[in-house]
Amino acid sequence: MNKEQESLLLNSSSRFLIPQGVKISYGTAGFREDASILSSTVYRVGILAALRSLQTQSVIGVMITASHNKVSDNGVKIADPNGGMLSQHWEPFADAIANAPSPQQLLQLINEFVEKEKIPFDGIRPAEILLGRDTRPSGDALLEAARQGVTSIAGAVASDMGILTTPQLHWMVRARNKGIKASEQDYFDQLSSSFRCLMDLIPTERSKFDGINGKLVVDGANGVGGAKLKILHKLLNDLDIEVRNSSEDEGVLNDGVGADFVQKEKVVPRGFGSKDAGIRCASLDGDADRLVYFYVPPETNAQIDLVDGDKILSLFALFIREQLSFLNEKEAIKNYHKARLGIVQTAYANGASTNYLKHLGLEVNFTPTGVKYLHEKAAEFDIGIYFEANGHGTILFSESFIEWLEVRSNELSSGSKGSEAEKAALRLLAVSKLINQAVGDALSGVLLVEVILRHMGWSIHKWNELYHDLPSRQLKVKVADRTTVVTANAETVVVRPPGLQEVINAETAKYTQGRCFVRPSGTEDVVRVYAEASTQEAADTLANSVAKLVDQFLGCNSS
Ligand SMILES: CC(=O)N[C@H]1[C@@H](OP(=O)(O)O)O[C@H](CO)[C@@H](O)[C@@H]1O
Ligand SMILES: [Mg+2]
Repeated sequence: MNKEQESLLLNSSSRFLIPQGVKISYGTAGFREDASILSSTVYRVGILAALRSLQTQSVIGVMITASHNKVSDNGVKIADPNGGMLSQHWEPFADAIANAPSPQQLLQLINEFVEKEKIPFDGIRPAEILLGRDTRPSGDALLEAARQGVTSIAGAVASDMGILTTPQLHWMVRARNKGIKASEQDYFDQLSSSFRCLMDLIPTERSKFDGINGKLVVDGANGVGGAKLKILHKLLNDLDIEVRNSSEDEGVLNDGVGADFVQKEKVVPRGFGSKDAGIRCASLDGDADRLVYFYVPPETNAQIDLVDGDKILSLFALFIREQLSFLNEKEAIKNYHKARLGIVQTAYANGASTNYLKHLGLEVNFTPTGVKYLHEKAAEFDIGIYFEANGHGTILFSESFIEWLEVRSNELSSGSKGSEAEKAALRLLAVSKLINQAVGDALSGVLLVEVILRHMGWSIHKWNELYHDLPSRQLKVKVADRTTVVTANAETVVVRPPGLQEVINAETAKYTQGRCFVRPSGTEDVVRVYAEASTQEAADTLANSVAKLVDQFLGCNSS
């Protein structure tokens, strides 16, 4: 690094001193904290993004959001060249520079890292960073901090993309690096045109959606997703969508609203109630990368029937499987290409969903919690579908399978036009454009659910009947040091402290259909306990007993 660059960095970093006594770490979803202490962190992430852009010679994204956290929090995460999460290999460096106590130590760390990673740091090569933020009031100032971080690396350019959903920014980064049109309007155009294409391919006998089945009411978590969905909706004639709890309304972000609240509490979000009984409803989270559906059963006040990420996954899997079977009928003769379809879940997936998917003959894989793990696994298949129970997920198509599909759909359209196989190929191609290939996206997810329900001719009730969730309970236990819990086998088995897994096994064995695991959270200072059993009472008792065991082993009061 030359002297000019060094003084540029020293100068600008002295304007972003880190708060005393705060240690921050790049967790499951980037850095997240109270917004008031984040400006130095975001500034430094700006530097990190510029270095990543130099190293990969690609456009990198910086998203300022704290998703479903309360409005006074904020956070920052990096989108890598393919639109996915920052390479895990860089996370320790992110931690190190975020916590460097002084500008001099920051400079030293950067110098060491540049050397170790052989980052071409000559001030000549261009670096470009796309910056986006959600609707939080602290977002504007933090975006400026990120911009200053980026521009403290000579030659790096920051482009402010404005207020966006997290998946929109990831989509833009991916599109830019593929050399395709990447504006927000391009995003809306791609989603709306592929949605229309899927609507046009619905079998005519199934296309009648009537009355209550027609309308969808969406809870926008008082965040960015509601406003964006309204824009998207204007491009779609065929959907009857009402958006509530949009950022343009009065309510507070994530306060008694949103996918996280709805999934955890299983009650209606604000603005919903018995008047909505039977109507198909959906909830987005604060940055619109999670989606769950629900309906209000008749004669209840606040309780809902939740249609969670596992059921969205099952619906997608059924649809994709159907299209593959149409394609494969003919393929036995010509150009045979048997697509490998893989499902990826975490241990939090309801056991009934896993059984259901396995009964369909599908390959189900498990990874640790966190989208970066699920995404990585799903990318190993021709078509990989991943979802967390909380509604974060997407469908990935391999490049080679897309190429094969394109060739095949051309052949089919010249040979057997209008055949089921041709339609199936066109549907799969449309799904690959509708569903966000970079990261889980509640907006594209809503559109895909809506079109598949029409394709199947199903109400939300029919969909919910695919299988019945096993009763489950999730608890949090505060412990002295959660890092003393070490797990294996996709977090289903405790390896340390010794003896804990044995007592969990002994407890679980007492319950019919009992399943229970514990793991340290990656986003909160707690150990999470998850239990399933044949009745709600049994699931509750199992979770409580295991929470007590965790407390005994790790010594602190449970909550
Ligand atoms: C049980 C659960 O819902 N865990 C969430 C939560 O992670 P934890 O590591 O469990 O705190 O936040 C993650 C980031 O948003 C999300 O990916 C994950 O699914
Ligand atoms: Mg989110």
